[in-house]
Amino acid sequence: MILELDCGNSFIKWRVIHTTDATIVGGGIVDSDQALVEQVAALASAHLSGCRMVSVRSEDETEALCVLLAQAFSVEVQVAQPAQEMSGVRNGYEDYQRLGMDRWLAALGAFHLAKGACLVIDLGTAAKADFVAADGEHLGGYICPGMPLMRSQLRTHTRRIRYDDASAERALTSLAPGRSTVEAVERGCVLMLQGFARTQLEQARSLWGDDFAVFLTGGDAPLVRDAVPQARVVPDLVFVGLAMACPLD
Ligand SMILES: Nc1ncnc2c1ncn2[C@@H]1O[C@H](COP(=O)(O)OP(=O)(O)O)[C@@H](O)[C@H]1O
Ligand SMILES: CC(C)(COP(=O)(O)O)[C@@H](O)C(=O)NCCC(=O)O
Ligand SMILES: [K+]
Repeated sequence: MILELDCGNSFIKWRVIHTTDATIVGGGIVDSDQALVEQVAALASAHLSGCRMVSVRSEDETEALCVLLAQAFSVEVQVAQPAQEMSGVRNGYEDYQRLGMDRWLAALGAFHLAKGACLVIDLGTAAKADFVAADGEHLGGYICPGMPLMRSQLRTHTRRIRYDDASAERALTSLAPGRSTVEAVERGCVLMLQGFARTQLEQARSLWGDDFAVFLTGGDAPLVRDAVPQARVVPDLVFVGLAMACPLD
């Protein structure tokens, strides 16, 4: 069995797959290295033969997690590295090493699945969009604050926007104009995300007409799926690219 890790800025997504046929044994989302080790140990500790990871965290944090995993599970961790070209996709950044590895792997995964032009919308801590043309050229993309950042900026820089997580969740049962602070903020931020997604779609249409695939991923993908009904929701898109960048067998 192989442990796969996607270390974002807010959460670590993990899953364990069988080495032979890539079927999923289990997985989860955690907010600390310690919680990760506990959850994985509860599932599979004795059986891990390898581990691959993508991280957008600092070198130090990434290295510390690799050491922890090596100690806990006696596995060597393969960390995905930037590339100028891979699996038919050419990195579109002026400096290819600066492109976020989660974006790069999602682009690889999307192009592999679409076998043609594709738009990737990834809604995590940040909202990201990336464009890959039919010939595999990555054209670049966009980065904006995601739902957690928009929310926390409003809370941090205003004096009268304060509410708890439970009321935030309740507020999202509808997107009608808010009649309380929590509704106004939560619904307003969701509409911003939906506007982001729709604008990326327009951009893709002006580049490629109707001849492209749209992929939606990231923890907040469910918040915009109704706004972009043509999108394929692929929660594990980064893992698709990770398997391509770090083959293990
Ligand atoms: N089980 C979950 N635990 C935590 N956050 C979740 C969960 N499911 C969905 N989310 C949403 O996902 C967002 C984080 O998305 P994610 O793609 O994991 O971000 P990042 O990769 O930047 O850490 C959170 O803001 C939250 O709204
Ligand atoms: C844009 C990001 C911060 C997104 O991180 P996430 O929302 O997945 O936690 C990450 O992809 C990153 O650090 N990128 C480097 C900058 C760039 O892609 O240009
Ligand atoms: K991410």
